[in-house]
Amino acid sequence: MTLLTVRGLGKSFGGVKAVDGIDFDLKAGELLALIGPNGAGKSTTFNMVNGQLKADRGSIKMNGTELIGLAPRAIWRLGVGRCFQIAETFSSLTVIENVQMALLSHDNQLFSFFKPASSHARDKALELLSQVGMQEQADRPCSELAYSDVKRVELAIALANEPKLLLMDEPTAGMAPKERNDMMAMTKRLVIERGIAVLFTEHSMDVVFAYADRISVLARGRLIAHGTPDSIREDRNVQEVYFGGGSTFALNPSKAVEVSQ
Ligand SMILES: Nc1ncnc2c1ncn2[C@@H]1O[C@H](COP(=O)(O)OP(=O)(O)OP(=O)(O)O)[C@@H](O)[C@H]1O
Repeated sequence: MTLLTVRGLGKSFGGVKAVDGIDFDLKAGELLALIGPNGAGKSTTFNMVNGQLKADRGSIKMNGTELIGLAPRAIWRLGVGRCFQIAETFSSLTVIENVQMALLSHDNQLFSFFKPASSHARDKALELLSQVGMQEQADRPCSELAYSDVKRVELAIALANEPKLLLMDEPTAGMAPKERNDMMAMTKRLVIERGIAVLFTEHSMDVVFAYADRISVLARGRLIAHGTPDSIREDRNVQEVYFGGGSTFALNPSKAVEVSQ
């Protein structure tokens, strides 16, 4: 089932066409990677989907509802989630308190001052933490966690809103290869189990080719290729953009975990 339909999407900054009329679709239960060299228009595309930037032209439909013109919070309410970094102010809270805060917000009770977050939905928070492999660290302050574990908690927080579509901006940046594989294998499992769609940007090509179901390649604001990892690896236009032609991406021998449907 097609969840997100993007057509003729465009955004300029002054004379720069950051995104220049792109089309793509995203189905439920699918991981779509948006890749491209620096300045290709990936962040601009992301920010238009979540409403932080207003498109100049085109259409972004989620289950038939036009998102362009809606406020970020309205788009979030429609089920478009994003992994945000845990803010400094929340890092002193425990892992589970952070997830409980997110559940409170989802249930519209953030301003219910008489109900502390610690009493809210502990079971549900624990369940989310177990899905990202963090239940045993539930009562530790986030400030004590390893970097890759913080990323897992951020994912649990994003899941608290029960997103239909999750946007992940370089989910494995700053991680070692093993952690990168663990993070993406877990994401893939969540996509399959929950039937959510994930749109992600990523500079680590090993991650992209190992885990994306499909890949869209941007260059200077235009979509130059779209397809399966194998077809993108062999695509002449993509090779030209990344290597100036005559070379291709290495096959990835380090994929640690197979996730099957
Ligand atoms: N707020 C802005 N004001 C002016 N120009 C911008 C703005 N945001 C992006 N741009 C320009 O739009 C183009 C696309 O930028 P964007 O950040 O979307 O690319 P990107 O693919 O995400 O790059 P990177 O991989 O480096 O993050 C670039 O030329 C950039 O300089």
